Amino acid sequence: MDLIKMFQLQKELDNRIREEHNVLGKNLIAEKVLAFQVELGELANETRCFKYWSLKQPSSQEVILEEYVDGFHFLLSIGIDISISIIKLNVETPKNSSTLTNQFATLYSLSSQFEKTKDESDFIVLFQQYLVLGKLLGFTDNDIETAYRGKNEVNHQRQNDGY
Ligand SMILES: O=c1ccn([C@H]2C[C@H](O)[C@@H](COP(=O)(O)O)O2)c(=O)[nH]1
Repeated sequence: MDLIKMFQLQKELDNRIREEHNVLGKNLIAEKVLAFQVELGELANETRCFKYWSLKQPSSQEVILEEYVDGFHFLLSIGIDISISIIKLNVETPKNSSTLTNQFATLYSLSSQFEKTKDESDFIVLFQQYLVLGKLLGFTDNDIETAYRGKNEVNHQRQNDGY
């Protein structure tokens, strides 16, 4: 996964959104962490991993991947705002045999922890555990990068259309 390129694309999108929505220079970490948590809920809903009361099948991998990369946008965006050094993120995804439900719970907890401290080290753990979630969902680095780029373009188009 070319994280350098993805951070660059995210920066271009974020700068554009900040300018067009008059929030240049505003601290948006709280909004972005909440947006990440909302995306996490949407993603969990599409997987239906916690719906022990239902027989309905999860959404397609395509739909699940699209939700996953929405969350990825907000994580990259937060990383930019705290000036994360990419070199510290570009490590092997840790091995994990967690269930999907446990991994979602871990990510809610880690994102709340990061929101409190705004520490680089807390962000790195959160980012790595989001990569673990991607693996648990069955996505390759290539799947994630391709879908991220596609959704980044959609987000630009939405701004063109006055979203
Ligand atoms: O500063 C921002 C704000 C939003 N988004 C992107 C991330 C998601 O892909 C999408 C979420 O938009 P909604 O569909 O939730 O409105 O917007 C950014 O990349 N940067």
